[in-house]
Amino acid sequence: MKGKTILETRADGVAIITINNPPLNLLSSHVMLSLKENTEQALQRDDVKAIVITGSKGKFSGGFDVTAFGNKGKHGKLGFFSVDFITDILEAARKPFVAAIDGPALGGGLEIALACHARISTSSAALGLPELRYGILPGFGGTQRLPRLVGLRKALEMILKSEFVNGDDALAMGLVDATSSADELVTVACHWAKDILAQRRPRAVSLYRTDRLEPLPEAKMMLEHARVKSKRQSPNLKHPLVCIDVIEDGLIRGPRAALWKESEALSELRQSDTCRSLVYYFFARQRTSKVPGITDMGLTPRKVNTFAVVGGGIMGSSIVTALIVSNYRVILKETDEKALQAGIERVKVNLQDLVKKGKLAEAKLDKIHSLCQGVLHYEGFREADIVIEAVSENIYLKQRVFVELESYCSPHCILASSSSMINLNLISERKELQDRIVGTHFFGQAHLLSIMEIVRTEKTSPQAIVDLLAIGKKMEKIPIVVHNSTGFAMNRMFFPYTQAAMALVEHGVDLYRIDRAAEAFGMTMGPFRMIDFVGFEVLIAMKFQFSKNFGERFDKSKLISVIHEDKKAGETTMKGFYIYDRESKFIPNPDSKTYVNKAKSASSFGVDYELMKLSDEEIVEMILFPVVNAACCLIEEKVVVKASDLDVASVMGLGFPEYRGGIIYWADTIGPKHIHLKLEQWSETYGAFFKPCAYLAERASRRTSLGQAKSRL
Ligand SMILES: C[C@H](O)CC(=O)SCCNC(=O)CCNC(=O)[C@H](O)C(C)(C)COP(=O)(O)OP(=O)(O)OC[C@H]1O[C@@H](n2cnc3c(N)ncnc32)[C@H](O)[C@@H]1OP(=O)(O)O
Repeated sequence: MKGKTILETRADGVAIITINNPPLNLLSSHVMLSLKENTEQALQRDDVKAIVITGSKGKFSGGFDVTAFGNKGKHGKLGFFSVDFITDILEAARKPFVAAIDGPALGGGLEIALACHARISTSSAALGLPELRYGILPGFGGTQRLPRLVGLRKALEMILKSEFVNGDDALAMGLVDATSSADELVTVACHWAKDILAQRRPRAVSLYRTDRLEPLPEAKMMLEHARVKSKRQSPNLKHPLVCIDVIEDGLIRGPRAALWKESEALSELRQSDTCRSLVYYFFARQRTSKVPGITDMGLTPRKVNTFAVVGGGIMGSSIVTALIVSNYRVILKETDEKALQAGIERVKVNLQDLVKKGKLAEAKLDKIHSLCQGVLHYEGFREADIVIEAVSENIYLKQRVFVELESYCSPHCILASSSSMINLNLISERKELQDRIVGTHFFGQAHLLSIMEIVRTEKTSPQAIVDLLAIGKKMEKIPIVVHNSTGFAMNRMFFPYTQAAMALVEHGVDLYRIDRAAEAFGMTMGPFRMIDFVGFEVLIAMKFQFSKNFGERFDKSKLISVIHEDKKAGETTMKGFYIYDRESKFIPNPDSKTYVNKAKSASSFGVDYELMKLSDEEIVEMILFPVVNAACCLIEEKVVVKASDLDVASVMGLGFPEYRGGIIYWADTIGPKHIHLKLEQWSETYGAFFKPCAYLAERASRRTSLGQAKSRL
C-alpha cells in the first residue's frame, strides 16, 4: 500500500491537499511523507495563503494503516510525525489549515484534522479515535486535542469506547465547526480558510485551548472513575490505563510534554502481544464476509423487503425484533391468538429494552413495532422473500413446518431455519427446496448479539448465501458461514466448554471457582454463568443432539441430567446456577449445591484430589483445551472455510477475550504440542471427551500452527 497526497492551488490563493490512497485513504508511510512535503511546499509558496486538507472520493482518511502495528522497527518515527510535523509545522503555521471531512475521519486521520485550525464535515461523516481497539492509544495528538475540543467527559467516552460520531453530533459537541453537503464541502472549507485569513473567524489552535476542559479537580475525578471502570471491565488490559495516564499528564504537565509521552507510549504498545492479537482479530473479523467459492462469483444480492417468521417464542420474537430494527417488514406467524399476542408483546418488550440500553430512539419505537404484523394462517407468506422458522428444537415439528412452507411460499423464497444445532438435511428431504434451504443461527438473543451463523448444505445455492450476507450486513451482524453439521460452529465450541466445566465440578472442583478463573482469564462469562444465559433447556437439547451424533464422548455428565429436573431454569426465569434480580445483577444460588451433590453421587467420576488442587491457570486450560480441540475438529471436518472464522465465532459467541485473538490464535501462542500432550494425558485419565482429534495431533507432531489463514501482520 503506497498512496500519496496531491497538492492543487486555486486562483483565490487556497491550496487543496488531497489524501489519495484508495479505498480508505489510509495513512501509509508514503502518504505521511507526501503530506509533510506538500504541506511544506504550500507553506513556502507565496501564491498560497491558506490550505484545505481533504480526502479523495468522499473519504477523508480511515487512519493509520494498522498492518504496520505489531512489527518491530517499521514506522519507528511516529513521535516525530506527531510533534515535528503535525504540531510544529501544521498546527503552528501562520497560514490557516481547514479540514474538509466526508466519510471516515478515524484514528490518525481525525488527529490530522484536529490539528487544523477549523473542521468542516458532512452530516454523514464518521469521526472517531478507535485506537484502543488495537491495543494502542491515539498517537498523533488525539489524547491531548480531543479533550480540549469537546471536553474531557465526552473525549474519554469516545476514546475508551472507540465510539464514532457522525457530522451532526460532531457539530453539536464542538468537534467540527460547521457541516455542509458533500458537493459544497471543499468550497465551504475554502471560504472558512479565507475567513480565518481575513480574521473574520478565529484561527483556533486545539492543543492550547482550555475553554472546554473541566476544572482540574473534576477532571481528576473523571479520570480516576475511568481507571476504576477500566480495571473492572478489562483487568488484563494495560493500554486503556496508559491512555488515561497520558491524558492526565497533559492536564497536569501541559499538552506539549504529554505529546512526547503519548508517542513513547504508542511506540511501546504497538509492539505488544495485545496489539498483535487485536490487529489480527480486526482482520479476522473483516474476512468473515469473504467466502471463497461464493463471494468471488460476482453475484449481486437480491432485494429483500419482507421476512416471515414462524414462531413467536423467545428466539422467534428476538429475530423479529432484530429484523424490524433493521427496517425489514416482518410477518410473524403463531398457532393461536394467545401465542401470537404473547409473541408480539415480547417484541415490544425487546424494543423497550433496546431503548433502555440507548440502542434505539424512543421516538422510533411505535413506527418500528408497526413493521411487524401477526398472522395465524400463513397469510401474506407468498410475498415473503425469506421465511425463518423459529419453532422449538423438535425435528418433527420443524419438518411439518417446512412441508407447510412449501405450499404457502413463493418458489423463490429462501427457507431458513433458526435451529441452533439440528442438521439441516433432516429438516426437509424435498429436492425442490434443497437449494433454498439455509440456516440462520443467532446465538443467544438475536437483537442483542452481533453474530449470525449462516449455515449451508451441499445443495444451498451461492445466491442464497450472498443474499444472507447482505442481510447480515444490513442487520450489523458479523456473519460466520459454516457447512451444515450438528451444532454448527458455535455450539460445537460452546458445548465442550460447559462439559469440561461440569466434569470438573463432578470431580469436586467448586463451580463458582471455575467461573471466576474463566472470567479472570478474560471470558465474558464463566461456563456456569453462560449456561444460565442460554438456559438449561437449550443445554439439555444440545446434550441430546450431541450424544446422538457424536456418541459416548458427550454423554457422561450427570449434572445435565440433574438439571433436567429443573429444565426451565436459567437467567430468563431469574434462577439457575445464580439468582438474578430485575437489573440482571446476580449472586450464587445456594440451591446449586443440591444439583452438584446429586450429580456427584450419580457420577462415576468420584472426587479427585489432584483436580481439586489445580491452579486457576490449570482450570482454564482444562476447560478451554477441549474447546481448542472442538475447533480443530471443525477445521478437520471443513465445517468452516477459514480457521480465523473460529477466532471470531469464539469471541462473539463464546465471549473469548478479543485481546487474545480468538481460540485458534490463542492456541497457536501456546503451541499445539503442549495442548495435544495435555489432552492425551487427560483422555487417558478422564475419558474420551478429552481425546485430541487427528488435525490437532498432526499439527502437534509437525509443530505447525493450527490457524491456516495467515495474519496480515
Ligand atoms: C497513530 C494513530 O493514532 C493510529 C491509527 O490511526 S489506528 C487506525 C484507526 N482506524 C481504524 O480503526 C479504521 C478501521 N476501519 C474501519 O472501521 C472500516 O474499514 C471503515 C469504517 C473505515 C470503512 O468501512 P468499509 O467502507 O466497509 O470498508 P472495509 O471493507 O472495512 O475496508 C476496506 C479495506 O481496508 C482495510 N482496512 C480498513 N481499515 C484499515 C486500517 N486502519 N488499516 C489497514 N487496513 C484497513 C480493510 O481490511 C479492507 O481490506 P480488504 O479490502 O482487503 O478486505
